[in-house]
Amino acid sequence: MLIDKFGRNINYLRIAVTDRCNLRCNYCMPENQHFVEREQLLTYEEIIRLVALLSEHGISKVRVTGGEPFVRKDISSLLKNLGSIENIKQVSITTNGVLTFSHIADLIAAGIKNVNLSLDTLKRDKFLQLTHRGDFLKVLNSFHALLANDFNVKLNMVVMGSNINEILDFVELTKALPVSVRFIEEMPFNGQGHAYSGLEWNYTKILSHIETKYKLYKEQDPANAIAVHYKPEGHMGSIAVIPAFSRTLCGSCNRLRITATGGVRTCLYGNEVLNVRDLMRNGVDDVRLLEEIQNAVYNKPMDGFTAAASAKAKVPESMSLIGG
Ligand SMILES: Nc1nc2c(ncn2[C@@H]2O[C@H](COP(=O)(O)OP(=O)(O)OP(=O)(O)O)[C@@H](O)[C@H]2O)c(=O)[nH]1
Ligand SMILES: C[S@@+](CC[C@H](N)C(=O)[O-])C[C@H]1O[C@@H](n2cnc3c(N)ncnc32)[C@H](O)[C@@H]1O
Ligand code: SF4
Ligand code: SF4
Repeated sequence: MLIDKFGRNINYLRIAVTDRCNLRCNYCMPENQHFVEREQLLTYEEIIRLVALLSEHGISKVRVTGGEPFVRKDISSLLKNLGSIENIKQVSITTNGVLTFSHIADLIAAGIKNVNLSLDTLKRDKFLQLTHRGDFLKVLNSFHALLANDFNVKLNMVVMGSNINEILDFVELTKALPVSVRFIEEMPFNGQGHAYSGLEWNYTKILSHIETKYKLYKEQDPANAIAVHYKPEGHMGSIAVIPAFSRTLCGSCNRLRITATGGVRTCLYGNEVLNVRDLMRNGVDDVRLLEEIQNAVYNKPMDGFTAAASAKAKVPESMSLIGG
């Protein structure tokens, strides 16, 4: 088992498979983002070795993220191999939707049912402003194709100054579509080289705003959720808010992160505490590899504030290497 010193059972692994991306979301990465060399990325063999090992010690859910997972070559083979690891009960993916449409058959073949799609606006011109790319229609296409193929789709919308006037439109989307829209507090991982300007809309403000138009019923939150879930009255879908910056749900955190370059992060807000790529490339055996990871997990910070306080001062990183 992977247990930390506060007794939290870590069973959810998030793996960033690349730091590269075909969008440039304002809150995540600048236009001139520097990407790591291909050789620095974990190979698929290394990823499979890690997941297979950790699956024997409590990891049962894996999320593939990035950067944009679908820009990495032959991602379908990785997804399929992850899905066939015996103790992995769920493989999920977080994607920006630009290339997802053409991979739907691969997702089905890999047994993936849960797709989280990031979309911060329902307007084509605004999409261009927010992402610096004009792929809005491709994302919409992917969204509808995923729903048509019965995927469980969650839409991730990062709430920032420029899209607050669309919060209610996103709630409206849940009226006739079986989708969960999640409103996310913006976090300081923008890779912009300037400090984070601060959170304007926290989860309570987002909820109060939604309640000006919709009657919300509290839904039961799944175990270890980092979101608070609600059902708007009469809607087919549901909504949730993710207090990603307020960090109110750390007490039940079950997450472990591996960055695209093999860094182990036991909290999103903390530093890399171990590098498993380097260990593996130096010939570590599974027993020692597991011990190192267990030790890192044991010392997982109590919450995102403790983690941030002890993290080295640095220019805000881009979320793309960490995977969100
Ligand atoms: N503070 C904080 N934010 C997180 C954590 N996990 C995910 N997020 C943020 O929540 C947003 C949605 O993340 P996703 O990649 O869709 O993953 P998820 O919320 O774990 O997805 P589910 O498994 O469907 O619940 C992103 O902005 C993440 O950065 C976490 O452990 N702590
Ligand atoms: C880093 S992205 C990687 C996967 C994929 N490229 C995508 O956008 O879905 C994972 C999630 O992190 C979120 N994210 C990125 N930067 C963020 C920030 N500064 N604050 C809050 N969420 C952020 C994105 O909106 C996305 O939902
Ligand atoms: S949030 Fe996702 S889509 Fe946007 S720049 Fe970051 S990695 Fe790319
Ligand atoms: S901030 Fe850190 S401890 Fe809190 S939920 Fe996120 S990863 Fe877990």
